[in-house]
Amino acid sequence: FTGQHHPGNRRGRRPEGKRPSGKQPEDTPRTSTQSSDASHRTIPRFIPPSRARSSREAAYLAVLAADRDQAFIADYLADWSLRKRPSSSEIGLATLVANVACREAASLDFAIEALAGAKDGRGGRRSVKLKGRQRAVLRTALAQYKYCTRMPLYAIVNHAVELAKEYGGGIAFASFTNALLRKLHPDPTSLDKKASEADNTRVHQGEIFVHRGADGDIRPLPMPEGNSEKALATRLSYPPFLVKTLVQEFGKSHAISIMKASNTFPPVMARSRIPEAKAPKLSGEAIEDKEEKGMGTEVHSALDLSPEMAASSLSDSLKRGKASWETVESLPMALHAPSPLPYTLGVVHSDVLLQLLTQNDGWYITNGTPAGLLARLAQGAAKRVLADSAAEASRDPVLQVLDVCAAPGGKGLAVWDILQVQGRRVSLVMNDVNEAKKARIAENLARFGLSQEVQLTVGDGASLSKKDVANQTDSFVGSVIEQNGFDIVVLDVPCSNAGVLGRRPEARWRLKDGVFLKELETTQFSLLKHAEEELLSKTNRHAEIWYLTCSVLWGEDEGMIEKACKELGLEVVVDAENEGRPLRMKVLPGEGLKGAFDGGFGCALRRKASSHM
Ligand SMILES: C[S@@+](CC[C@H](N)C(=O)[O-])C[C@H]1O[C@@H](n2cnc3c(N)ncnc32)[C@H](O)[C@@H]1O
Repeated sequence: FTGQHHPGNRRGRRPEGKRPSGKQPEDTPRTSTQSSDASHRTIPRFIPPSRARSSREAAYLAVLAADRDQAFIADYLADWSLRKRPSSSEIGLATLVANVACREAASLDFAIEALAGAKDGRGGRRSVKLKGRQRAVLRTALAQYKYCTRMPLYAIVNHAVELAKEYGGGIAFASFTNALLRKLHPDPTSLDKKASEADNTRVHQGEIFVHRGADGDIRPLPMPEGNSEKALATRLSYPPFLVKTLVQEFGKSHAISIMKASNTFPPVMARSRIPEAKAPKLSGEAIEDKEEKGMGTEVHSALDLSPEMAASSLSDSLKRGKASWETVESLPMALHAPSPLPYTLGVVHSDVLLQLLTQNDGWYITNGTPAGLLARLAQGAAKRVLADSAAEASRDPVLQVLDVCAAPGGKGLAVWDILQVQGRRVSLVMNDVNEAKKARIAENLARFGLSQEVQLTVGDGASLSKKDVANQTDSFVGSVIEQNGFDIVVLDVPCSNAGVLGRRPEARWRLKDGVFLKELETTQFSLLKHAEEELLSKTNRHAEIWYLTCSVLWGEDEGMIEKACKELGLEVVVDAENEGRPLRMKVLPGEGLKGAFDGGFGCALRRKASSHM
């Protein structure tokens, strides 16, 4: 097997907004006459989700598509579930396996090397050379072994061997796969029980065992120990550049907490526009019945929890699996939202409930951190932003709001709801650079019954003019905007996603050096510059830009704000109603409810008072 591979080596970037292109020029469509084990057979570059015949094959193909930078795992699996209509536990299984195989690529590769145990002839270890599609077979199998402990080893091996034959190059690689995976101990769960009975600990779940024969010498594969950046990059599975950046910015101990938290899959949340709305009640039995007793719950518990937590609280998580809904009452500490959210936000623990809610127009799937950041920025905003205009104009002023990077619409919808309760009329325009994404926003507006209220535009936020907006909106709104610009410009900018790595397993591998970050920062700054120069109202000196990221990195967050203040004549808004605190908040992954919130950053900016003189 040739061509050594490190996670991220070949990963480039897919430009924002560009959907996977499907077949690439070098695609060779497979025909029924082609032998499935012919090692010379060319594997199509993009294999469509409809090809997957099982959830594990879907997981494998999603990992492959992400590795080849053709699709995000979530998009690929969403496409698969639309086409194939799998059951909720099949979706859960595919999601778990694909996420882990992608996220833990570096530590799984280390395990593959150790299991292969290839010697270099001088007493050292030779690295195994595998093609990307071969490595994906092994990573997918090891992900199942680590987290799907009720799945028998023989089933994992058989399936991996099938994939190896079909996609990995044929018989030779299939034999290699079989031999390598057979070195695993067949039943780590029984060892778990013995270990926990013996010394009252559960150390083994989530680790990979080697079966060393009849002498009883069975132990986990060793992982690099210690907290050197190199060891952390392998053990916690991050690109060395990202480890270094996090350690520089947060110090080692915080960086480790962030990396561990980002190795969990944050719980899915949903929100309803109605305060204190009640999600449909499901009994634990109903969930178990529908989610195929055992399997669904196990997958669910693993999705909810980090490997460490999963290891220590399996029985607890089984109980949690039965609680289908949990209203979120407390937001992460950094947010201190002074009043309750004007809508219901909750954690969805059950796939059955999730399906019910996604079919229900009143509910929207979201995550908690942006909702909290926005609640904080928007608290008292109408009063702040309309401070003078309200006094000057006899008419009831309308708050003109533009969401520049709006698709699929979560933050724009939250902004609408939060501002609505402040007793002002709001006119909201939601824009995105990507024409295709306009339909997604429209769909989400329809779910919330807001199709008539909110206007949609398409344009590049770094060059969109007020006239462009006016041309795409109704004539009344258009003329006001063309004349005055916007009172609030929301900039939820494209970013590295360094705060949501648990949700976006492929995002970390795009941060293998500083090049991508620099490009993002350039885009972010040009969006800020254009918002200040063109979109933000020049007649309202209290007009604000709300800058948001899903990142925790300084250059995209505080550093960007510093630059905007220095070069664009902006300043951070202070919240007079909240002890004059600057409206600039950061949430780190793992800080929130049950250690599960995503990371993110939000800041309100306005023109410096002196610039109005
Ligand atoms: C972080 S996502 C926005 C998420 C959205 N605000 C929400 O809460 O659902 C970034 C969005 O910005 C859009 N985008 C990227 N570059 C843009 C640009 N130059 N102008 C406008 N939109 C842009 C992308 O298409 C993507 O939908």
